[in-house]
Amino acid sequence: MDMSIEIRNLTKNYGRKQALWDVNLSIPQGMFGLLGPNGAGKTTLMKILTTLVKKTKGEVRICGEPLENSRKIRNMTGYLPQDFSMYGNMNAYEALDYLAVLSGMNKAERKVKVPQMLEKVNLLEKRKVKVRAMSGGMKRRLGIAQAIIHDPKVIVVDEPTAGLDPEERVRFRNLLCEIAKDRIVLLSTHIVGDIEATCENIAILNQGEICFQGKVTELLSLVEGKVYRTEIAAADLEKTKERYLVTGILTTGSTANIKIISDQNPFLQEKISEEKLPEVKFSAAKQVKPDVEDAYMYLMHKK
Ligand SMILES: Nc1ncnc2c1ncn2[C@@H]1O[C@H](COP(=O)(O)OP(=O)(O)OP(=O)(O)O)[C@@H](O)[C@H]1O
Repeated sequence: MDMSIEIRNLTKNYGRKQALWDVNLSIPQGMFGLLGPNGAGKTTLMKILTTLVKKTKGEVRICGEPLENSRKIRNMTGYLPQDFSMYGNMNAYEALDYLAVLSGMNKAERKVKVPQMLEKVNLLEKRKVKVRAMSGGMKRRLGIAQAIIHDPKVIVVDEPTAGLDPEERVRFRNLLCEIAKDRIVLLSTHIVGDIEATCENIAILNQGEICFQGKVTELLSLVEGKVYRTEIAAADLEKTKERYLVTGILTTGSTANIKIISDQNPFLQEKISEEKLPEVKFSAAKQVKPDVEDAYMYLMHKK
């Protein structure tokens, strides 16, 4: 069984607005992270994959099946909606049962599947809780139950951790990882931490184009040896930001401890260029290990 999503030369225009431009992506089984700033085209890409939006050009195959066979694609994919407010008056069991009706399940199937799914997402004990009384995390888990009830091979999750507290966020990520053991879970987010913690393979989308695709370790290697930590006078912060990509700032009194990305050691560089540039006094800059946020900022800045 071909467990992958293959996207070739995918372009999407909304009228004159180009939302995706010549996107090529191979998404293997497991958790795949799609990272990008607001407006990059993530939602558009996810909606195309779930047949909610039509592509303009290009070819997409999900587990070997072309997107044009929309009935098959819909059976194969599950989409996690952000909003359950319209089911506020129903409890968890009723809402899931209702959604299962909409996805075409008969009564006998639902009787087995609904409790099974609630159990899987740890909501069985809370089945009588009304949707409107649920926390953000509970609603997301109900969303997952709904997305996997017809046992799809692909689950598409758009910005799932927005509005969750840290504990709920971790719990929800763990649930996604569990689900991804024998499926493709495509997770779109602008929160770098979501990707770092869970996805081995990722792509970065910016202004409708893929600017990186590969393993998290490969992304990190783009900035290996380029990330420095140093101290400057807090008053020099603005000047420094004009000349360096600053990815972290911790100000204590009149001193700022900063993290910067630079192709050369900024300490040496300052010495060499002292005469030409306004002076910023760096204490010795120490090279540090890059994190995903550094690499992401580096790529965005390059663009
Ligand atoms: N129906 C539409 N009509 C016109 N333009 C649209 C439509 N939907 C999206 N766009 C535009 O296409 C671009 C990509 O939007 P999209 O929602 O896919 O981005 P995104 O990465 O999901 O961003 P966000 O995280 O803000 O949702 C944006 O510039 C957006 O304004």
